[in-house]
Amino acid sequence: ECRYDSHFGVLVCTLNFCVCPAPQTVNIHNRKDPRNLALNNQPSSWSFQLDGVLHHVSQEEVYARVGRRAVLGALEGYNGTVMCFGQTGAGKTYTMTGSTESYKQRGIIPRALQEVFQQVEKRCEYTFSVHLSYLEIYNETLVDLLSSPRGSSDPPARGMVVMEEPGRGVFIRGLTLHPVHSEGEALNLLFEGEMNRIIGAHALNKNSSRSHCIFTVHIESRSRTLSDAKYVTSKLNLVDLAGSERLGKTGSAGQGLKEAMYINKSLSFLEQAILALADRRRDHVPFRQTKLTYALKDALGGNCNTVLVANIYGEAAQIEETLSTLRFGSRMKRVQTHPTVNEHIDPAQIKKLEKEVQMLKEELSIYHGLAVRPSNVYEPLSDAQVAEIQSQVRRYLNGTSKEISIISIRQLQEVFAQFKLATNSSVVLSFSRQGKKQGAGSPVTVMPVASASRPKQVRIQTPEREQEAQEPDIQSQDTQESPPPSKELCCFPPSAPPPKAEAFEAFKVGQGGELNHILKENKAVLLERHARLRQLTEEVNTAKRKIDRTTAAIERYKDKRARQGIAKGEPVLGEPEISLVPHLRELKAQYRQRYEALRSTTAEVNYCQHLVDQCRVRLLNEFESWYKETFRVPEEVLNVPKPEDPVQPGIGEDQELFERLQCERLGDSPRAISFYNARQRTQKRVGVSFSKHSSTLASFQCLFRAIRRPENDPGLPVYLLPGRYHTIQQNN
Ligand SMILES: Nc1ncnc2c1ncn2[C@@H]1O[C@H](COP(=O)(O)OP(=O)(O)OP(=O)(O)O)[C@@H](O)[C@H]1O
Repeated sequence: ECRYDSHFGVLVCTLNFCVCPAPQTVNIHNRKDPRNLALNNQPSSWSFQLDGVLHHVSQEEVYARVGRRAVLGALEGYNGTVMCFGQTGAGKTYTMTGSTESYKQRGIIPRALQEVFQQVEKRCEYTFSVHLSYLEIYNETLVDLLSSPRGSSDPPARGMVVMEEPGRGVFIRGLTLHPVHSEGEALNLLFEGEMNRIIGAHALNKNSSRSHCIFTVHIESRSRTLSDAKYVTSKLNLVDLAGSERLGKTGSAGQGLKEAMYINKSLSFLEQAILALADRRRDHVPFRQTKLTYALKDALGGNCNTVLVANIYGEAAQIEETLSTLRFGSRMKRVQTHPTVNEHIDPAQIKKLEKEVQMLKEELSIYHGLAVRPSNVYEPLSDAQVAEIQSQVRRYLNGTSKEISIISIRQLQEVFAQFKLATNSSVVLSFSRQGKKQGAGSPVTVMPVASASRPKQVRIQTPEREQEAQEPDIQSQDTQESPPPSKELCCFPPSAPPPKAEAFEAFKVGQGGELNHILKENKAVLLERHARLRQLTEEVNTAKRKIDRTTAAIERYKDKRARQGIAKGEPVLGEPEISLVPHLRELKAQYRQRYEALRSTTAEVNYCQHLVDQCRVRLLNEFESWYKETFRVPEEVLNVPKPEDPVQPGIGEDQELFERLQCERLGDSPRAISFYNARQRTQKRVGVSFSKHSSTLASFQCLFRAIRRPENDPGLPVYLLPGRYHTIQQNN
């Protein structure tokens, strides 16, 4: 069980700290310059008490001390927020996302996703639905990092608004929520969002986040055992704030300067809101001054477990910023939050349950009515009754009767038994009609036992036992209770069942025919989409090469003109360049259009692959049950077909083999597979390796370098370009 403090947890995360601090205290001592003899009454020592100091600790420990409680709370219905705050370059993104290059150095978000899905697997008494969203606040604009189609030149969807509703709290209208069912899917989305983040370089950090980012895991859980009218929801916000920066130190200019001003302004509003929250006498908290504080309103002063990580530098040169971060942390510790479980009642479910109760009451009253005829209802069925049920089932199956009258559970069980026998006998008959040899050459026949009293037992006999089978079943005539079917009679000896490969072939044309047909159709569609994908890839690459050639031609003209010198009054672009510009525009439009088609075909391929996989697994599972049922093979001789069995049909075995090898390679840490798979998929899409933000401009540049290879070098096909086309155009 989780217990939550109602005040903020504030931990400090140190980077380059040289003095080892006490477990919960950060002591800072500023050595006075002995050469400066002027009288200086400024304090030179400070001490800050926080909830913990994370100094020289692994990412795993950071997650355990900062993130785990919030994640476990979220699974129980408490909102949770983990937020990194601090000076630019102090390690906020490293703490929150970590390195995408190394599984060991992954940060709080990937670890939280892993924990969520591990817990979902463990807590089988609940059903969970998990959705993800990724919000960026850039220069006071809300951006959905997971909504803009990749490769589209359109700016991401705008018009999102921070809203507040009673009972729902604060939410972002227009922000897309993506359902996820596994850690792998969630990591794919995380990496995709990371690729869309805006970053820039300055003196203190070459990959500086220029925006605030809120990655949210929305969880809904319902009990499987208790009433499903009640359910709990929670939001887990994982916040990577942009770093505060002194413009003098970072040397930001132009766009970077504008971004820094927005960042500093929103962080100062955040501090104001915290000051107001920490002061009990204040009854107004200015949450709405900026989108950041409004979006985090619940996390800051409402229904939420919140942990702040204050990231600090340990260098003397950064002492002012370090002090300011620690002061902010100390203030934050005084803020009270009120975490409660977000429990909801589903009115539609209540109606449904009321209906169910009504039906059950009616059913019960029927049982009460029937209870006055006890001998008929509760005694084992007589032969005559069994024969009557058998005949009713037969009439029902051949269509001469539309209903079977049932007045007791025993009758109901007998009806089901009759159906089962009817189904089994037809399946086995159809199988043996195909003339397949069974086991060690003994033909299998299916014989209904010639017993008046228990004609329902279908027995599968070897020839030696045929005679015996035709004799009346004396024992069953004598007793009312049906004896358990003798093992010898109704099971094959372990060696007798037909080989699975043969049985599977028969199953595919018989019982599993429809499913097999669907599988074949799905595979055909998949192959067709693969072919289209290859063609589109070729077209996209051709379009890109043409763009590169035209751009290069324009550049050459420009250079030439620059070398010749432009006379005053002469236009900057010459005639040839002017004619090439609309051509280039047209090529880019073509490129985008092909690219869009490529993107949607990729999605279709993934989807079709998923269908094929699902279908294949279903076919094998159904075959397995059918085989077990039909031949009554004892469990110990069952040789369950594995995905790697030769009967496994399908496409993409190479990929599966590759993934298996990868599993083996990662044997010591099997959970790493989802992480590397998601990374591999994202890398595959962009065609390059990516570091920290995955989406850094460096990645774009690498990508473009990959695209701009010489024409005679076939290279790798370029499948996808990341998020913001305008960024790409800048580089172009
Ligand atoms: N604990 C750490 N161990 C190793 N490297 C670290 C650690 N913390 C940060 N770094 C490295 O320091 C650099 C800056 O870190 P990071 O980008 O996370 O800072 P930030 O606070 O997010 O900066 P900004 O606010 O500018 O985005 C990165 O190269 C990162 O990998």
